[in-house]
Amino acid sequence: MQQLIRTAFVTGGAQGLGRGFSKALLDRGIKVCFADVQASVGKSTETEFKSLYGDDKVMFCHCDVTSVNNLEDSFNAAVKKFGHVDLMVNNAGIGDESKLVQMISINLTAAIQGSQIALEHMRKDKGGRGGRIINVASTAGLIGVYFSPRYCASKFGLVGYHHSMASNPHAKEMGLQFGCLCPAFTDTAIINFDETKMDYYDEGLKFLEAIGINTVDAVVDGFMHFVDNDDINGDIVTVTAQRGFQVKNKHKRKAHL
Ligand SMILES: NC(=O)c1ccc[n+]([C@@H]2O[C@H](COP(=O)([O-])OP(=O)(O)OC[C@H]3O[C@@H](n4cnc5c(N)ncnc54)[C@H](O)[C@@H]3O)[C@@H](O)[C@H]2O)c1
Ligand SMILES: CCCCC/C=C\C=C\[C@H](O)C/C=C\C/C=C\CCCC(=O)O
Repeated sequence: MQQLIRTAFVTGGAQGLGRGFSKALLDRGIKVCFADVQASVGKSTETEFKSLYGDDKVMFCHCDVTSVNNLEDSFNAAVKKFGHVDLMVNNAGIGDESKLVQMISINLTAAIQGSQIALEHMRKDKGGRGGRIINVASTAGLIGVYFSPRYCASKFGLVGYHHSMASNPHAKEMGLQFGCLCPAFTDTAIINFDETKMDYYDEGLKFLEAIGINTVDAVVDGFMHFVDNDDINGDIVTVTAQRGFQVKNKHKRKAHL
């Protein structure tokens, strides 16, 4: 029987998907610490959540995930307030193709660092009580997209990290499970593209119009797969406007590739 999830830490939770995940978790009675680089948006989300769920259920940390010290301090603040973190959600991300170094640093490096911080805290073999680590990648981490190659590279990297961690035969004794969420275009601020943020902007826009846009609620439904099911290790959840959410897991298949 899988351990109950009582507390969560969500990066990039001030708005968009991270806010949606945090609210869905709070609706389930799970306490949430969310971290974000946007101080005022984060504060106002915190005020709203506190009025809905109570002061003891939620906290906001102003945090730039590209600073590992900042990320560690925020995670430790959540541990201090809640006693433990059972669910780590590395969600903070950007999609601006003109910011290569920042993009890799936020979308890939910080998600790996966040996973490592959570892993050290959660691992049962070192006195922790286990937990789940969910990385938010993208369908652009599963198929190449020529108008956003740097973004794709960051998300392919994250999917590779997820597969590697989920395939660790020692994960079970550490009480850890790894999940990866891969939504296609979703109705948040990140898809407010302009010519400076994407190669072949017109073609990118046409592609987006052709495949459609997920609602945040549809992606939150896909995300909750990782909370509602016992055995999620290695699962990749895709969410597309045409097909809704689907669960894939090459680690649970008999064939290796
Ligand atoms: N919306 C989509 O189409 C879509 C599709 C697939 C995957 N995703 C991924 O979902 C995640 C959330 O994006 P979103 O769609 O909600 O966009 P969003 O822009 O609404 O939210 C991203 C959040 O991350 C925060 N953030 C950015 N840099 C940060 C940093 N250095 N430190 C801390 N916080 C930081 C932002 O302030 C913001 O609150 C991202 O990883 C994104 O790549 C989005
Ligand atoms: C790929 C362009 C990304 C630009 C960066 C900004 C926003 C990010 C949005 C999403 O993460 C990208 C989502 C999907 C793009 C890729 C492929 C979708 C294919 C879906 C399908 O097969 O139906």
